[in-house]
Amino acid sequence: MTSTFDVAILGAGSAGYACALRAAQLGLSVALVDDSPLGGTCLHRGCIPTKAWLQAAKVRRTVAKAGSFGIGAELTGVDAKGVRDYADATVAGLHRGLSSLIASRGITVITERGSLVPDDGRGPGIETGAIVHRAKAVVLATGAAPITLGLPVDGHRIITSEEALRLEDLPSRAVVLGGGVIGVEFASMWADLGVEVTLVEATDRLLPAEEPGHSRILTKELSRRGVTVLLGSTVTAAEAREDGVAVTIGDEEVSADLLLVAVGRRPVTEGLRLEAAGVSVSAGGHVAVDANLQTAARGVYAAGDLVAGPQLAHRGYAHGLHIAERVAQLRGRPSNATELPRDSDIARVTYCSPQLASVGLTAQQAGPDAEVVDYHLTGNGRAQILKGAGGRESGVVRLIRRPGGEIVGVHLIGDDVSELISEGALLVGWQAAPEDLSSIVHPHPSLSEAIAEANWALAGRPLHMHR
Ligand SMILES: Cc1cc2nc3c(=O)[nH]c(=O)nc-3n(C[C@H](O)[C@H](O)[C@H](O)COP(=O)(O)OP(=O)(O)OC[C@H]3O[C@@H](n4cnc5c(N)ncnc54)[C@H](O)[C@@H]3O)c2cc1C
Ligand SMILES: NC(=O)c1ccc[n+]([C@@H]2O[C@H](COP(=O)([O-])OP(=O)(O)OC[C@H]3O[C@@H](n4cnc5c(N)ncnc54)[C@H](O)[C@@H]3O)[C@@H](O)[C@H]2O)c1
Repeated sequence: MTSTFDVAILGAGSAGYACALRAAQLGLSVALVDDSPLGGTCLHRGCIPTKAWLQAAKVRRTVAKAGSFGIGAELTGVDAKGVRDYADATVAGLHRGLSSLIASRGITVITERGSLVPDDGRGPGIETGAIVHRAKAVVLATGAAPITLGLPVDGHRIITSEEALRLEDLPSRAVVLGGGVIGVEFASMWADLGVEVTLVEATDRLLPAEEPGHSRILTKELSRRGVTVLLGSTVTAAEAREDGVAVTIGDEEVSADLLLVAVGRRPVTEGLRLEAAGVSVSAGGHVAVDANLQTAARGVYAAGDLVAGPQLAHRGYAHGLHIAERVAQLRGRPSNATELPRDSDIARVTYCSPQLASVGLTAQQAGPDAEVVDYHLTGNGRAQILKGAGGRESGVVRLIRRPGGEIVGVHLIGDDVSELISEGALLVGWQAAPEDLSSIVHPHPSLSEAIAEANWALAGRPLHMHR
């Protein structure tokens, strides 16, 4: 049996559902195929539940230092099941909202596993069971899954982030393998919830994509909260036992309650039958696309984590919107396709404590002639208020401009700096010069003033800064 649509989308995560919503808004008929709940990794196993757990960890950290604000409070423990329930309720509410939005746009949701079928003259299609859903455009958005390096992941003692979010009891001791975004977020969260954490990273610093100085501050802050950070190290073996896991790190064997493996995520392409449909895949397993996310097979597009580049939900949204608008244009609908952002112009945030947020080039990428300013949050009134009496402030705002030219990089570390980075994305995305921002007044006292201060310094007229 065959059904026909303008657009058929395989995968209802950030990239797939954003594409579906925009395509339907532009008057196209849309099929959205996924065998799991709408929303994909970000909503159910990624961004949202991890940030709920991190918020719970922040509450505990804040209560622990309530005395420094003059408030009496007693910590009596962590109810991991309670934290999980709070995270689940947050996810469930957002899932209800998303499902009703998708239904209200008239999108046909097909809850099945699917694979690609080649164009037979009526357009490419997605096969689910005995049905082929043909379309003028097929969008592949099947996301990514954890890399396990051949370690014996059993979901109990040796786990990935998926199981880590389902824990009902916190471990006393945990080893986290990988000092990238997932590893650092879990290490920070668990440390704040009272877990003894060893964090193992192969390179010479945590979060290797960020400014080296910010990696150093993060390492110091995590160490101060009891995390053992092992750089230039790896786990060569792990054996699950009844009462824990034996983890081999170099010449040492470390005992823990569990090992979290967080060494990256690989694109999910198995079972999609890409080759038969003429879709090329790179050596790294990503689907190869052109500048408009079109694959080697006519009418077949790819979006989100399937496409090489930063694996971020908001990048997936941008891909989905671009494809929907391109397809609508090609189908003669009036639509201005939103420009696809350069990967380097997409802001990224690591929600550990302290948070790291950045957009654009690092100082090293910007080259030796770039002008760089670091503004320390010790000078920011709001940051001082947030830390409480006697607390240490180690946050920094780094702005980078081409010699006498536009701002090309914004790199932040500190509490709550995630909320500042969109201003950085505007500056970098609009290729603004410091002089363009100098007359824009930032409210006082706010963390955002730190961007204004760094910017004034970059424009050669520092205010609350020795320069
Ligand atoms: C622990 C964790 C925390 C994260 N936190 C953040 C964050 O804070 N901010 C951020 O920007 N990003 C975060 N990410 C990354 C973010 O989740 C991903 O970049 C995003 O989900 C990618 O969207 P996608 O649509 O490409 O794929 P996904 O969201 O993975 O969606 C793919 C969908 O395809 C479906 N699918 C796969 N194969 C088939 C098939 N054959 N048939 C039918 N359906 C299929 C899957 O069921 C899934 O629903 C996090 C990821 C993890 C793992
Ligand atoms: N806040 C966010 O936006 C957020 C949160 C979580 C995940 N994500 C996305 O999910 C993706 C996957 O996250 P991730 O942390 O698994 O991957 P990652 O690529 O961010 O980090 C993996 C880390 O593991 C290290 N590593 C690799 N092999 C190793 C080995 N054998 N031994 C020791 N260390 C090793 C790498 O050097 C790297 O630092 C990321 O690309 C990220 O974009 C985003």
